[in-house]
Amino acid sequence: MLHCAVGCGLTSLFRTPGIAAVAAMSTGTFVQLEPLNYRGGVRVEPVDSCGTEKAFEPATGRVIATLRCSGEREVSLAVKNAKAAFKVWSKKSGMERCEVLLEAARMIKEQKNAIATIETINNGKSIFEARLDVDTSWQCLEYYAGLAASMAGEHVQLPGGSFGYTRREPLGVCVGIGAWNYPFQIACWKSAPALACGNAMIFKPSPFTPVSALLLAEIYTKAGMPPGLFNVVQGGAATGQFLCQHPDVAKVSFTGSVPTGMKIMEMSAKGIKPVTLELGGKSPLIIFSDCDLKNAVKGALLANFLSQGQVCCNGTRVFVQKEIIDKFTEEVVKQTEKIKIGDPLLEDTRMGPLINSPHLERVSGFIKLAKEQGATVLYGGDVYVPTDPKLKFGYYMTPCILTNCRDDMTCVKEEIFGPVMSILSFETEAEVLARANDTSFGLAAGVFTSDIQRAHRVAAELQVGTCYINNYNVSPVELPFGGYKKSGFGRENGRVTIEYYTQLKTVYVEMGDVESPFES
Ligand SMILES: NC(=O)C1=CN([C@@H]2O[C@H](COP(=O)(O)OP(=O)(O)OC[C@H]3O[C@@H](n4cnc5c(N)ncnc54)[C@H](O)[C@@H]3O)[C@@H](O)[C@H]2O)C=CC1
Repeated sequence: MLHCAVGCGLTSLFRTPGIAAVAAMSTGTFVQLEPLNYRGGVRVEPVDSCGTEKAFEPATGRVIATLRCSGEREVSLAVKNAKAAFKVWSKKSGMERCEVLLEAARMIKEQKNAIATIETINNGKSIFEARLDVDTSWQCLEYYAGLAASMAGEHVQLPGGSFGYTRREPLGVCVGIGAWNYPFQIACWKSAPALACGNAMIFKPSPFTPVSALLLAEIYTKAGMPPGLFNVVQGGAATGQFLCQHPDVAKVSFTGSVPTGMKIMEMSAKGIKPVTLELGGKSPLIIFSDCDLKNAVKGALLANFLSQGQVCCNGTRVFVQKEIIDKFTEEVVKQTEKIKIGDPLLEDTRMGPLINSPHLERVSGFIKLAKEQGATVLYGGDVYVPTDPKLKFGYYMTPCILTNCRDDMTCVKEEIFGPVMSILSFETEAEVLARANDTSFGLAAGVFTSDIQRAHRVAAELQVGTCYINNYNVSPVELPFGGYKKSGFGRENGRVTIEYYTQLKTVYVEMGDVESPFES
């Protein structure tokens, strides 16, 4: 249940307002009062802690929750609970797990507006987008519910009537560590396949966005999962380390930055634990002169400005063929000017605030440096103060379009993770491919062209985990998602993810006598 305060004073608190009341909340009214850890099927305060973190409402700059970062004992308790639940859950058939996951998906659908509202309040993305995130979340649960029952091994006939078979078995207690840009969706994308495969999970959200994972935990319990199967521990790096280093954790699935991903991998290596790393990117979007310009412009906006540009797979290096660069740029600016920035809970807002004040400063710093290095700010890039007084301390900026960019500029090389599009000119396919691949990242790429052969040729040459042809940033759960190069490895979504949450056991069955060189 959601417990929150409406208004600023204690007198106006009301507990358990219900789905409809939460969905009807306005910006500046939510305060998180209940414990933010979830263990054994209930919300709990951690038994020990290693500091506190404040979570904000980016739209107003208000503190909405102060969380106690879970210490080593709390992490161990969560693991203990998860192990106990794993014993029960891993014995269930795929159809039984399917049923529970489908019920959870149904509840997410039913509570879509309330979940999206909380997500918008804590993350800052527009309610319009938050609802889409909730859709891909329940779809993910439904997808893996469907696969749960079809997980099976192989039967192999051997000489003399003997045979072997393989069993696809769960790993045990898996850890999910999430970033702040898609808090609810990341929790679902990690937990749905893990749980469908028969594992238990402990999820640690980013300390910036601690709230919505609890809604998922409560839904899972109500849908019928054993208490302890899905736990939430809150905290930052130290809590994350306790989780990764715990000897009873079988796997870590991480979404976040490259530097943290390296640390996760190091820690996991010491325990020989498999990891899935969903890391950052600096993806190219290639627009050929024979494209449908209108679609290409829409694609460029989708590739840069969803979630205030705080999207790992954003196509921020927009390569445009010389013949159409002027027309394209003019049209992109025209459409960008129309993006409505402001209160993210309003229906017509399409761009809310960035996640927090240091991040706003960081993104502004990239724009300043781009100018110093010779780029031209064609549009936006300024801190924005909405007229509504309650939004005065929010972290808004206008979406930014940079031109006159070169490949060696910082804005073109580094992940900014904000609404900043760099437009670059190119002449030939070979040239643009070389430039697009000249990066240590490899998360995604896009190509707009009407030439079907070129589209597939280019897609084959791009060193990326996902390539969009004539669209961008669409993520159907049926398709695997993940990176090449420093953008990580392992996949989320799609059938293949089953392999990342299971292990294969081979069973040999002897049907004759044992033949041995040691006995005559
Ligand atoms: N490939 C993908 O699917 C996605 C990648 N990202 C990437 O995430 C980054 C932004 O997210 P942030 O939260 O700022 O990343 P981050 O790397 O700072 O933090 C990610 C998570 O790791 C935890 N963490 C930090 N240090 C840790 C440590 N030493 N041990 C264990 N856990 C630790 C954080 O508390 C947080 O929960 C961007 O680089 C972005 O590209 C974001 C979303 C999707």
